[in-house]
Amino acid sequence: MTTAPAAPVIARTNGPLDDALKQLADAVGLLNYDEGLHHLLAKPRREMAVSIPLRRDNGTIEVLSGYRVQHNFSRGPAKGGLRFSPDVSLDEVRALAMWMTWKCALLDVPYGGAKGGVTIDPARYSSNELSRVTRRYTNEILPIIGPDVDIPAPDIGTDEQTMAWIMDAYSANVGYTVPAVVTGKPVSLGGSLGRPSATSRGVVHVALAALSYRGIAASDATAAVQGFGKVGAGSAQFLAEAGVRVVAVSDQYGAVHNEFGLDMPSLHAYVSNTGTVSGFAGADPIDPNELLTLDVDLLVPAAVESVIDATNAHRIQATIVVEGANGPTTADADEILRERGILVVPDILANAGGVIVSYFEWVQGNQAYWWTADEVDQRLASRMKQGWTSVLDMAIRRDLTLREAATVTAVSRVADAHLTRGLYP
Ligand SMILES: NC(=O)C1=CN([C@@H]2O[C@H](COP(=O)(O)OP(=O)(O)OC[C@H]3O[C@@H](n4cnc5c(N)ncnc54)[C@H](OP(=O)(O)O)[C@@H]3O)[C@@H](O)[C@H]2O)C=CC1
Ligand SMILES: O=C(O)CCC(=O)C(=O)O
Repeated sequence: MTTAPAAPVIARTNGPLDDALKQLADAVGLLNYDEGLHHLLAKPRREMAVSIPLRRDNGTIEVLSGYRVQHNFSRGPAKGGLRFSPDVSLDEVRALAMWMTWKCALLDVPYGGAKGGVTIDPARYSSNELSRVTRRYTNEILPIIGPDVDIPAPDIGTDEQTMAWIMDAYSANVGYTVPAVVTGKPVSLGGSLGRPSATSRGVVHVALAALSYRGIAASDATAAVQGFGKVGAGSAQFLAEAGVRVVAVSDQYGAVHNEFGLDMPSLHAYVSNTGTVSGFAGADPIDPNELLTLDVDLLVPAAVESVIDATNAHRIQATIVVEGANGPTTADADEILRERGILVVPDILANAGGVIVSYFEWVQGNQAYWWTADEVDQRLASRMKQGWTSVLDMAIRRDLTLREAATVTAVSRVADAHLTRGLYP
């Protein structure tokens, strides 16, 4: 495509945005793109930072910060989740938006990438307060979202109720009901069957494919899962249903371990009563950091970014890491895992099930025709397996890591769209 030398690579990384930029720089180098195209792909196309005043139930006023970053829309409307977390920052949202662009391109979902965030710990706020925050945030970002512009979905700390509030606030503003402005909404409002479980089902499809590639039968395999939210809990459950012995899980409050395998129905029942895995009687408590370095076949980080870093990557004992979370492995750690021969199935492939079924939801809504849960699950399985096979084939053919193969494929699709449309600066 171009003949300029490979782009310079950032040597050390500091936070998810640097990790995302390093991954892009590596792909740009492998694709031999010039600096102009590199910068075009590195910069978000549009970002919005907003203040969200909130009157608390007790009458006091707080002002929260909110962001929506649209990294790219060359292949279609921007798409990506909305995160409610006290740790949200603009740079984090930029990284997450860039990963969404690559994820949609890799799985050939006709979207660009976006992400949103609000600096709030949802556990400390009432449902009424969260409704007011969500509606005010929606009103603030209204000019840049819409079913053909940018379509939010759930992420950390948000769920289908949050999506229902966004849809209602957006619809009230434009004067008619617009279900397609969000995905991951309740089925009663036009959501898709299978969306709540889609990300974790997708994680397990590629995890089982990776085990098979490494010659490990699911029934002989052990796994540890970090995070027990929408992605982690489902991943643990579907792994167990596939015959994998899930020996450890964790959440913000702690981690539990049982070398004979956790009893999933009892664990799920315990968590729905208590809100945490901590204290589960069918297991022993362990240090949450220890979960990452357990001697298991499969490690599924499904919580937050940068949990596998240069300080613990040397001690990871898993044969395979399947990134349920976005950005759980820092660039430094990625290099260490590669040197140690640990297979890393990258986030933009491993957790793509969510956006795939979000796309199915959008398609079903646009056609006003809904599929059965089996249809959704089968189409999801087929796309995930196809994604895995094409990434693995390229990695083997070109002697790349799975992350390099996935990122190169995605970046080249986005770059092709730019160049074909004539959007080159
Ligand atoms: N939801 C989706 O469809 C998709 C999500 N993802 C990614 O998956 C990851 C998890 O998202 P999701 O499951 O939706 O979010 P949730 O909010 O549903 O769950 C997050 C989980 O992570 C736990 N957690 C937070 N911090 C830590 C920590 N330091 N150590 C261990 N556990 C921790 C939380 O604990 P606690 O329960 O105690 O709060 C919770 O169990 C994120 O990276 C997200 O971007 C990717 C693709 C799609
Ligand atoms: O379903 C979506 O649109 C996006 C999900 C998401 O935020 C992600 O894949 O990280």
